[in-house]
Amino acid sequence: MTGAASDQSVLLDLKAVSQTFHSKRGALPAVRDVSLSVGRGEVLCLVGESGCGKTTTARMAAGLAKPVAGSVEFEGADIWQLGKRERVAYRKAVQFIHQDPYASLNPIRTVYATLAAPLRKHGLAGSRKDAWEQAAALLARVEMTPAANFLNKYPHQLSGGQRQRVAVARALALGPRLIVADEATSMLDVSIRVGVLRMLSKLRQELDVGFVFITHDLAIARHFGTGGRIAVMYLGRVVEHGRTEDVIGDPQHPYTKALLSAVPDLAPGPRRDPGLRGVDIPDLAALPSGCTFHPRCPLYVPGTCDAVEPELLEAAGREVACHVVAGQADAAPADDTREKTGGGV
Ligand SMILES: Nc1ncnc2c1ncn2[C@@H]1O[C@H](COP(=O)(O)OP(=O)(O)OP(=O)(O)O)[C@@H](O)[C@H]1O
Repeated sequence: MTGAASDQSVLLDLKAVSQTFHSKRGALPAVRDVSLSVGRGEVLCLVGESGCGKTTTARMAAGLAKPVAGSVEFEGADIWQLGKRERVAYRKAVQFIHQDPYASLNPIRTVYATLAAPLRKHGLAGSRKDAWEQAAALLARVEMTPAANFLNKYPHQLSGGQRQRVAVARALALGPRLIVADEATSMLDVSIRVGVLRMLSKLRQELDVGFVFITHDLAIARHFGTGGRIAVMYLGRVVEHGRTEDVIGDPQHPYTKALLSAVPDLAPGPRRDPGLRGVDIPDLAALPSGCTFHPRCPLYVPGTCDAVEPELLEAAGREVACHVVAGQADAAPADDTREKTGGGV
């Protein structure tokens, strides 16, 4: 089953979670009925265009927001039903890394103070000397050596890449079993991004930490998610979910295909027009009927795709939410259904 965390012991289990925000425009169903899991040491990448619900899902996965429906389990326990002591243990076990390290680090705390705070708070460091040595060891983990050069520095004295490494070191301080990283490298320059990604991949292997890794960049998902799984989100739902190699190498959902066609590195050869019928992403406050991708979909079958919302079903060794791919509707000849052609995602 591709929807579950294979044979590894399950760390995180999102069970049919939904999140709805309320705005002047009405209810915004940002995430609907998403079920995903992550095993020990496993990586799950969440990808999709801006606004598809990645961050909202990540925040629920990390216990930062409560779903309006469904449940979030960590190591078999519903995280919103935990007693005080279990909640402290959960907080240590699951760490969140933000997109913007500058905003997430306290500007008036040195690197040492930033790293010592969680160690002290959870009774993991007694003396200052002990805290200093542990902070230095954490910096070594994120390849910031010699540590003495950094421990007394403030965030504004570090580069963007160094700041994100400190944020990662802080996330590691309490020995997490799951890290939820939300666009953790998207604000870094390309050359620095590669180094931070490599460091995160190494940590994942060395420490056996599970990752929920959010990125809008499929090339990054392919790199970081090697050996793991990818879930592609569209308008709050998962539309394709399977092994990274399968989803990137042989995408099935027309939306995944369109996303990939926009990344030259992942779609070698002449650039192919994904044949989308429309370029605009529908408004969450007024979702299209049936499959929410149908107004843009090149495989659109009138009467089916605009009437019934497809479920995530097993197809070609992964899960896909598409009537046509799942064999429940025949694709109409493309020209019959197109209102307009071309356009990327
Ligand atoms: N607190 C909020 N109040 C109202 N709407 C929200 C709130 N948070 C998110 N949304 C809306 O929910 C939808 C999903 O947002 P989310 O941030 O999860 O998407 P995303 O895929 O992470 O996008 P991005 O990459 O741009 O952050 C968007 O339409 C967003 O505007």
